[in-house]
Amino acid sequence: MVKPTYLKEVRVEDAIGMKLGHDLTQIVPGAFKGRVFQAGHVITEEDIPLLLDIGKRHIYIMDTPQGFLHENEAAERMARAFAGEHVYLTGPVEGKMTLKSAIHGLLKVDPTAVEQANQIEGISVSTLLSDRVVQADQSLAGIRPIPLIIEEEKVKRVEQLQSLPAIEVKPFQKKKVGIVTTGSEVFTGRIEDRFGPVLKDKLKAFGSKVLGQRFADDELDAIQAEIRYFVEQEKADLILVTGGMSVDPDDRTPGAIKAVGADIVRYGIPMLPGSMLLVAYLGEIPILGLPGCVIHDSFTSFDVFLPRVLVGEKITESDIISIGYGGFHT
Ligand SMILES: Nc1nc2c(c(=O)[nH]1)N[C@H]1C(S)=C(S)[C@@H](COP(=O)(O)OP(=O)(O)OC[C@H]3O[C@@H](n4cnc5c(N)ncnc54)[C@H](O)[C@@H]3O)O[C@H]1N2
Ligand code: MOO
Repeated sequence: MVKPTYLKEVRVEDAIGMKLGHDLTQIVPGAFKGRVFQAGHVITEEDIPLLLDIGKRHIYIMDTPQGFLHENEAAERMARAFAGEHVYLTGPVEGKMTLKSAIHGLLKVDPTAVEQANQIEGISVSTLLSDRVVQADQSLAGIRPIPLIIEEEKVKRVEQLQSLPAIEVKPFQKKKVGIVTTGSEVFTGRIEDRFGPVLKDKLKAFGSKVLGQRFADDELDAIQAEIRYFVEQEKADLILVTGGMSVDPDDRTPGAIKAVGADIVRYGIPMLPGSMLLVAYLGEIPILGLPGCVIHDSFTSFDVFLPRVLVGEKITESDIISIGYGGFHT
């Protein structure tokens, strides 16, 4: 390995005409944080006051030795290795690359790859949590080496990690959605339906189409008939059944979903709010039973699983079990 004699420290006053070895950052709390000089910049006499203002009495003139990479090149190579579908790169700035989403979609990060990269001393990969909805141009992750130059061998180890690319964004599919609303109080007109508007807004934001909303009294047969209507007549590819999900004798929704022949993945989710949610599949068609809290709380277990269903993932029992840790949102 080459001894790091690659950095030459030069007083800023003596550095006129020399090339900066790395980006230089200024921080003015509350007002500015960012790059004021770019790596490779040739220092002029006019730069000296600003260099002194940001606390630089010396600068590094750099000659990257054999077997090492400059921070910018290392960051770029690692970022390229991590970036999957619908992810684009910005930078390098100050030795860091930022991964951004090209689309509105669902972020998928493989935590194992992130952990394995970070086990290598001098490597820093930090990401958002997986399975969250992200907007176009949202930043997803920052990747950088810690030292100014780093052994190329470490970067190669990152590039060769299994399960790369490890950061991707899945696009939402346009589903045809049927809504079955249960509850005698709504069916008989005693109260106005509040589920329809909430669900239509949420589905619209993901680009899905609501085929219609049909109402059923709290009767097993009536609820089943409306579910079947959407499957058979409307060829729905997602069905949402609202209300009647808890413990009262009039709560018939889980029974009706079972009675149409759907496989119940789980009734009951370790998340609050939304613990009474039900996830089932009738063949390939997902059926979700939505508890009353979905009309009351802006973020429930429905908001966790709906985006996953809309990118075409099949929800498994272990997906459901694993959301308990960190699933307390009330
Ligand atoms: N003793 C227990 N009580 C409750 C439990 C429990 O496990 N044990 N679970 C709680 C949880 S969690 C939820 S969430 C709620 C709601 O459960 P349901 O899905 O059964 O909701 P409903 O009983 O059908 O209705 C509750 C409430 O919401 C109104 N509602 C229902 N649908 C509509 C609609 N389409 N438009 C307007 N308003 C609607 C309904 O009239 C009720 O007031 O149960 C907890 N309790
Ligand atoms: O299904 Mo409930 O949300 O836990 O309030």
